[in-house]
Amino acid sequence: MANPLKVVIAGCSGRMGHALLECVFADTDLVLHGALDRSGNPQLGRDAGEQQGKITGVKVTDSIDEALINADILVDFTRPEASLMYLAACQKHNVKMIIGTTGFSAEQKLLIEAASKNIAIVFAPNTSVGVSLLINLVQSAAKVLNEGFDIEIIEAHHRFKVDAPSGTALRLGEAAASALGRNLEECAVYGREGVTGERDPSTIGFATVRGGDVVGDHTVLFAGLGERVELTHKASSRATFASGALRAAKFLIGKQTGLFDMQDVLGLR
Ligand SMILES: NC(=O)C1=CN([C@@H]2O[C@H](COP(=O)(O)OP(=O)(O)OC[C@H]3O[C@@H](n4cnc5c(N)ncnc54)[C@H](OP(=O)(O)O)[C@@H]3O)[C@@H](O)[C@H]2O)C=CC1
Ligand SMILES: O=C(O)C1=N[C@H](C(=O)O)C[C@H](O)C1
Repeated sequence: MANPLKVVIAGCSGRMGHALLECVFADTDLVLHGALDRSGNPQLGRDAGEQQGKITGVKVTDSIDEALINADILVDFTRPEASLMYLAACQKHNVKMIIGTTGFSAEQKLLIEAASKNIAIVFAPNTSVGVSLLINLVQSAAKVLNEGFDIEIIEAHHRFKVDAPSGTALRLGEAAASALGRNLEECAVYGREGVTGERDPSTIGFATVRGGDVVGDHTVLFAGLGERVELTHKASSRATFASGALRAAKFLIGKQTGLFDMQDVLGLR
Protein backbone atom coordinates (compact mmCIF):
# COMPACT_ATOMS: atom_id res chain seq x y z
CA MET A 1 0.00 0.00 0.00
CA ALA A 2 1.55 3.34 -1.05
CA ASN A 3 0.15 5.35 1.86
CA PRO A 4 -0.42 3.35 5.03
CA LEU A 5 -3.91 3.62 6.50
CA LYS A 6 -3.91 6.03 9.46
CA VAL A 7 -5.59 4.18 12.32
CA VAL A 8 -6.85 5.53 15.63
CA ILE A 9 -7.44 2.98 18.40
CA ALA A 10 -10.10 3.81 21.00
CA GLY A 11 -9.89 2.07 24.38
CA CYS A 12 -6.22 1.51 23.64
CA SER A 13 -5.38 0.31 27.14
CA GLY A 14 -8.17 -2.28 27.21
CA ARG A 15 -7.82 -5.99 26.37
CA MET A 16 -8.80 -5.48 22.73
CA GLY A 17 -6.86 -2.20 22.61
CA HIS A 18 -3.65 -4.10 23.36
CA ALA A 19 -4.40 -6.78 20.77
CA LEU A 20 -5.14 -4.09 18.16
CA LEU A 21 -1.94 -2.18 18.86
CA GLU A 22 0.12 -5.39 18.40
CA CYS A 23 -1.62 -6.02 15.10
CA VAL A 24 -1.15 -2.46 13.81
CA PHE A 25 2.56 -2.54 14.69
CA ALA A 26 2.96 -5.80 12.75
CA ASP A 27 1.28 -4.51 9.56
CA THR A 28 3.20 -2.18 7.25
CA ASP A 29 -0.04 -1.21 5.47
CA LEU A 30 -1.21 0.46 8.70
CA VAL A 31 0.18 3.23 10.84
CA LEU A 32 -0.89 4.21 14.34
CA HIS A 33 -2.21 7.77 14.08
CA GLY A 34 -3.96 8.15 17.42
CA ALA A 35 -4.62 6.31 20.67
CA LEU A 36 -7.61 7.21 22.83
CA ASP A 37 -8.65 6.45 26.36
CA ARG A 38 -10.89 8.25 28.79
CA SER A 39 -9.94 10.99 31.26
CA GLY A 40 -8.41 9.55 34.40
CA ASN A 41 -6.88 6.55 32.63
CA PRO A 42 -3.29 6.11 33.93
CA GLN A 43 -1.94 5.60 30.37
CA LEU A 44 -2.88 9.15 29.29
CA GLY A 45 0.19 11.09 28.13
CA ARG A 46 2.33 7.94 27.80
CA ASP A 47 3.56 6.53 24.49
CA ALA A 48 0.87 4.23 23.03
CA GLY A 49 3.45 1.54 22.32
CA GLU A 50 4.97 1.57 25.80
CA GLN A 51 3.37 -1.67 26.93
CA GLN A 52 4.46 -3.41 23.72
CA GLY A 53 8.04 -2.13 24.18
CA LYS A 54 7.73 0.29 21.22
CA ILE A 55 8.28 4.00 20.85
CA THR A 56 5.62 5.24 18.43
CA GLY A 57 5.63 8.97 19.12
CA VAL A 58 1.84 8.71 19.56
CA LYS A 59 0.73 9.66 23.06
CA VAL A 60 -2.42 8.23 24.59
CA THR A 61 -4.95 11.06 24.76
CA ASP A 62 -8.52 11.73 25.88
CA SER A 63 -8.87 14.49 23.26
CA ILE A 64 -10.99 12.96 20.53
CA ASP A 65 -10.66 15.97 18.22
CA GLU A 66 -6.86 15.90 18.51
CA ALA A 67 -6.69 12.16 17.75
CA LEU A 68 -9.03 12.33 14.76
CA ILE A 69 -7.42 15.19 12.82
CA ASN A 70 -6.23 13.74 9.46
CA ALA A 71 -7.07 10.16 10.57
CA ASP A 72 -8.52 7.60 8.13
CA ILE A 73 -10.30 5.25 10.51
CA LEU A 74 -11.15 4.78 14.17
CA VAL A 75 -11.32 1.25 15.60
CA ASP A 76 -13.62 1.08 18.61
CA PHE A 77 -13.75 -1.77 21.13
CA THR A 78 -14.96 0.04 24.25
CA ARG A 79 -18.46 0.43 25.76
CA PRO A 80 -21.65 1.59 24.02
CA GLU A 81 -21.67 5.05 25.62
CA ALA A 82 -18.08 5.61 24.50
CA SER A 83 -18.74 4.23 21.01
CA LEU A 84 -21.59 6.71 20.50
CA MET A 85 -19.38 9.58 21.58
CA TYR A 86 -16.71 8.44 19.07
CA LEU A 87 -19.41 7.97 16.42
CA ALA A 88 -20.43 11.64 16.72
CA ALA A 89 -16.80 12.76 16.50
CA CYS A 90 -16.07 10.53 13.48
CA GLN A 91 -18.97 12.12 11.61
CA LYS A 92 -17.65 15.59 12.49
CA HIS A 93 -14.14 14.73 11.20
CA ASN A 94 -15.31 12.46 8.32
CA VAL A 95 -13.40 9.49 9.73
CA LYS A 96 -14.54 5.89 9.04
CA MET A 97 -15.26 3.52 11.89
CA ILE A 98 -14.97 -0.13 12.88
CA ILE A 99 -17.30 -0.79 15.80
CA GLY A 100 -16.56 -4.05 17.63
CA THR A 101 -18.15 -2.98 20.91
CA THR A 102 -21.15 -5.02 22.08
CA GLY A 103 -24.08 -4.38 24.42
CA PHE A 104 -25.93 -1.73 22.36
CA SER A 105 -29.69 -1.24 22.81
CA ALA A 106 -31.96 -1.32 19.75
CA GLU A 107 -32.19 2.51 19.87
CA GLN A 108 -28.41 2.85 20.00
CA LYS A 109 -28.07 0.55 16.97
CA LEU A 110 -30.38 2.90 15.06
CA LEU A 111 -27.97 5.76 15.78
CA ILE A 112 -25.15 3.74 14.21
CA GLU A 113 -27.32 2.99 11.18
CA ALA A 114 -28.17 6.69 10.80
CA ALA A 115 -24.48 7.67 11.07
CA SER A 116 -23.64 5.30 8.21
CA LYS A 117 -25.41 7.74 5.87
CA ASN A 118 -22.51 10.11 6.58
CA ILE A 119 -19.49 7.83 7.06
CA ALA A 120 -18.57 4.23 6.21
CA ILE A 121 -18.89 1.83 9.16
CA VAL A 122 -18.23 -1.86 9.78
CA PHE A 123 -20.31 -2.89 12.81
CA ALA A 124 -19.72 -6.46 13.98
CA PRO A 125 -20.06 -8.11 17.40
CA ASN A 126 -17.39 -10.60 16.38
CA THR A 127 -14.65 -9.85 13.87
CA SER A 128 -13.14 -13.36 13.71
CA VAL A 129 -13.24 -15.27 10.44
CA GLY A 130 -14.46 -18.36 12.29
CA VAL A 131 -17.53 -16.74 13.82
CA SER A 132 -18.35 -15.04 10.51
CA LEU A 133 -18.43 -18.49 8.92
CA LEU A 134 -20.38 -19.87 11.90
CA ILE A 135 -23.15 -17.32 11.23
CA ASN A 136 -23.54 -18.71 7.71
CA LEU A 137 -23.43 -22.31 8.96
CA VAL A 138 -26.14 -21.56 11.53
CA GLN A 139 -28.37 -20.08 8.82
CA SER A 140 -27.92 -23.19 6.66
CA ALA A 141 -28.49 -25.57 9.58
CA ALA A 142 -31.62 -23.73 10.72
CA LYS A 143 -33.14 -23.99 7.23
CA VAL A 144 -32.61 -27.78 7.17
CA LEU A 145 -33.45 -28.46 10.83
CA ASN A 146 -36.56 -26.31 10.65
CA GLU A 147 -38.94 -28.78 12.33
CA GLY A 148 -38.54 -30.81 15.51
CA PHE A 149 -35.29 -29.16 16.60
CA ASP A 150 -34.95 -26.83 19.58
CA ILE A 151 -32.38 -24.06 19.20
CA GLU A 152 -30.24 -23.14 22.21
CA ILE A 153 -27.23 -20.80 22.18
CA ILE A 154 -24.58 -21.26 24.85
CA GLU A 155 -21.76 -18.75 25.31
CA ALA A 156 -18.82 -18.57 27.73
CA HIS A 157 -16.55 -15.59 28.42
CA HIS A 158 -13.99 -14.33 30.93
CA ARG A 159 -15.00 -12.98 34.34
CA PHE A 160 -14.48 -9.34 33.30
CA LYS A 161 -17.13 -9.25 30.56
CA VAL A 162 -19.91 -6.79 31.43
CA ASP A 163 -22.67 -7.57 28.90
CA ALA A 164 -24.79 -10.72 28.50
CA PRO A 165 -25.65 -12.54 26.37
CA SER A 166 -22.61 -11.75 24.24
CA GLY A 167 -23.12 -9.70 21.09
CA THR A 168 -22.04 -12.76 19.11
CA ALA A 169 -24.66 -14.99 20.78
CA LEU A 170 -27.35 -12.45 19.88
CA ARG A 171 -26.08 -12.26 16.29
CA LEU A 172 -26.16 -16.07 16.04
CA GLY A 173 -29.70 -15.99 17.43
CA GLU A 174 -30.70 -13.43 14.79
CA ALA A 175 -29.16 -15.62 12.08
CA ALA A 176 -31.18 -18.66 13.20
CA ALA A 177 -34.37 -16.65 13.72
CA SER A 178 -34.23 -14.95 10.32
CA ALA A 179 -33.57 -18.26 8.55
CA LEU A 180 -36.77 -19.57 10.17
CA GLY A 181 -38.82 -16.43 9.50
CA ARG A 182 -38.95 -15.59 13.21
CA ASN A 183 -38.23 -12.33 15.02
CA LEU A 184 -35.57 -12.84 17.71
CA GLU A 185 -37.06 -10.12 19.93
CA GLU A 186 -40.27 -12.13 20.10
CA CYS A 187 -38.83 -15.63 20.51
CA ALA A 188 -35.69 -15.20 22.66
CA VAL A 189 -35.61 -16.74 26.15
CA TYR A 190 -32.75 -15.44 28.29
CA GLY A 191 -32.04 -18.03 31.02
CA ARG A 192 -34.50 -20.20 32.92
CA GLU A 193 -35.30 -20.67 36.59
CA GLY A 194 -37.98 -22.37 38.70
CA VAL A 195 -40.99 -24.20 37.26
CA THR A 196 -40.70 -23.08 33.68
CA GLY A 197 -43.12 -25.55 32.06
CA GLU A 198 -42.23 -27.48 28.93
CA ARG A 199 -40.12 -25.82 26.33
CA ASP A 200 -42.00 -23.78 23.70
CA PRO A 201 -40.64 -25.09 20.35
CA SER A 202 -40.76 -21.64 18.74
CA THR A 203 -38.29 -20.15 21.22
CA ILE A 204 -34.54 -19.65 20.91
CA GLY A 205 -32.84 -20.05 24.29
CA PHE A 206 -29.66 -18.38 25.55
CA ALA A 207 -27.35 -19.57 28.32
CA THR A 208 -24.44 -17.51 29.62
CA VAL A 209 -21.31 -18.73 31.41
CA ARG A 210 -18.78 -16.28 32.94
CA GLY A 211 -15.47 -17.29 34.45
CA GLY A 212 -11.68 -17.03 34.49
CA ASP A 213 -9.96 -16.05 31.27
CA VAL A 214 -12.20 -17.67 28.64
CA VAL A 215 -11.58 -15.58 25.48
CA GLY A 216 -14.93 -16.46 23.89
CA ASP A 217 -16.79 -19.72 23.20
CA HIS A 218 -20.07 -20.01 21.33
CA THR A 219 -22.20 -23.09 20.63
CA VAL A 220 -25.46 -23.21 18.71
CA LEU A 221 -27.29 -26.40 19.62
CA PHE A 222 -30.04 -27.87 17.45
CA ALA A 223 -31.62 -30.50 19.71
CA GLY A 224 -34.11 -32.99 18.29
CA LEU A 225 -35.57 -36.24 19.63
CA GLY A 226 -32.90 -38.84 18.83
CA GLU A 227 -30.15 -36.53 17.55
CA ARG A 228 -28.36 -33.24 18.17
CA VAL A 229 -26.28 -30.96 15.99
CA GLU A 230 -23.83 -28.65 17.75
CA LEU A 231 -21.97 -25.87 15.93
CA THR A 232 -19.15 -24.49 18.05
CA HIS A 233 -16.51 -21.77 17.77
CA LYS A 234 -13.80 -21.23 20.38
CA ALA A 235 -11.50 -18.22 20.28
CA SER A 236 -8.17 -18.81 21.98
CA SER A 237 -6.58 -15.40 21.34
CA ARG A 238 -7.85 -11.83 20.98
CA ALA A 239 -5.42 -11.47 18.06
CA THR A 240 -8.05 -13.21 15.94
CA PHE A 241 -10.58 -10.43 16.66
CA ALA A 242 -7.94 -7.73 16.16
CA SER A 243 -6.74 -9.00 12.79
CA GLY A 244 -10.36 -9.34 11.60
CA ALA A 245 -11.08 -5.76 12.68
CA LEU A 246 -8.06 -4.46 10.77
CA ARG A 247 -9.06 -6.49 7.72
CA ALA A 248 -12.41 -4.69 8.00
CA ALA A 249 -10.54 -1.36 8.14
CA LYS A 250 -8.84 -2.13 4.82
CA PHE A 251 -12.19 -3.23 3.34
CA LEU A 252 -13.50 0.32 3.92
CA ILE A 253 -10.80 1.94 1.76
CA GLY A 254 -12.61 3.74 -1.05
CA LYS A 255 -16.01 3.54 0.67
CA GLN A 256 -17.41 6.90 1.76
CA THR A 257 -20.66 5.81 3.44
CA GLY A 258 -22.62 2.65 4.29
CA LEU A 259 -23.13 0.11 7.06
CA PHE A 260 -21.27 -3.18 6.63
CA ASP A 261 -20.59 -6.29 8.68
CA MET A 262 -18.05 -9.12 8.53
CA GLN A 263 -20.16 -10.99 5.98
CA ASP A 264 -19.50 -8.04 3.63
CA VAL A 265 -15.82 -7.87 4.55
CA LEU A 266 -15.26 -11.59 3.92
CA GLY A 267 -17.61 -11.94 0.94
CA LEU A 268 -19.89 -14.32 2.85
CA ARG A 269 -23.23 -12.84 1.87
N1 LIG B 1 -16.29 -7.58 17.92
C1 LIG B 1 -15.44 -8.45 18.46
O1 LIG B 1 -14.90 -9.34 17.80
C2 LIG B 1 -15.11 -8.32 19.90
C3 LIG B 1 -15.79 -7.46 20.67
N2 LIG B 1 -15.43 -7.22 21.97
C4 LIG B 1 -16.15 -6.17 22.66
O2 LIG B 1 -15.26 -5.06 22.77
C5 LIG B 1 -15.56 -4.32 23.94
C6 LIG B 1 -14.29 -4.12 24.76
O3 LIG B 1 -13.84 -5.36 25.23
P1 LIG B 1 -12.48 -5.45 26.09
O4 LIG B 1 -11.32 -4.90 25.32
O5 LIG B 1 -12.41 -6.84 26.60
O6 LIG B 1 -12.84 -4.46 27.31
P2 LIG B 1 -11.86 -3.67 28.28
O7 LIG B 1 -12.68 -3.32 29.48
O8 LIG B 1 -10.59 -4.42 28.48
O9 LIG B 1 -11.49 -2.33 27.47
C7 LIG B 1 -12.43 -1.31 27.25
C8 LIG B 1 -11.69 -0.02 26.96
O10 LIG B 1 -12.67 1.00 26.73
C9 LIG B 1 -12.44 2.06 27.65
N3 LIG B 1 -13.70 2.68 28.07
C10 LIG B 1 -14.68 2.14 28.83
N4 LIG B 1 -15.68 3.01 29.03
C11 LIG B 1 -15.30 4.14 28.40
C12 LIG B 1 -15.90 5.41 28.25
N5 LIG B 1 -17.10 5.71 28.80
N6 LIG B 1 -15.27 6.34 27.52
C13 LIG B 1 -14.06 6.07 26.95
N7 LIG B 1 -13.43 4.87 27.07
C14 LIG B 1 -14.05 3.93 27.79
C15 LIG B 1 -11.74 1.42 28.83
O11 LIG B 1 -11.08 2.39 29.59
P3 LIG B 1 -10.96 2.21 31.20
O12 LIG B 1 -10.00 1.09 31.39
O13 LIG B 1 -10.46 3.54 31.65
O14 LIG B 1 -12.34 1.86 31.71
C16 LIG B 1 -10.82 0.44 28.13
O15 LIG B 1 -9.67 1.07 27.65
C17 LIG B 1 -16.67 -5.09 24.65
O16 LIG B 1 -17.92 -4.53 24.29
C18 LIG B 1 -16.55 -6.49 24.07
O17 LIG B 1 -17.74 -7.22 24.11
C19 LIG B 1 -14.39 -7.88 22.54
C20 LIG B 1 -13.68 -8.79 21.83
C21 LIG B 1 -13.99 -9.11 20.44
O1 LIG C 1 -16.14 -9.32 25.64
C1 LIG C 1 -15.47 -10.14 24.97
O2 LIG C 1 -14.37 -10.56 25.35
C2 LIG C 1 -16.01 -10.58 23.68
N1 LIG C 1 -17.09 -10.00 23.24
C3 LIG C 1 -17.71 -10.22 21.99
C4 LIG C 1 -19.18 -10.53 22.17
O3 LIG C 1 -19.83 -10.00 23.09
O4 LIG C 1 -19.72 -11.28 21.36
C5 LIG C 1 -16.97 -11.12 21.07
C6 LIG C 1 -16.04 -12.11 21.70
O5 LIG C 1 -16.70 -13.30 21.95
C7 LIG C 1 -15.29 -11.60 22.90
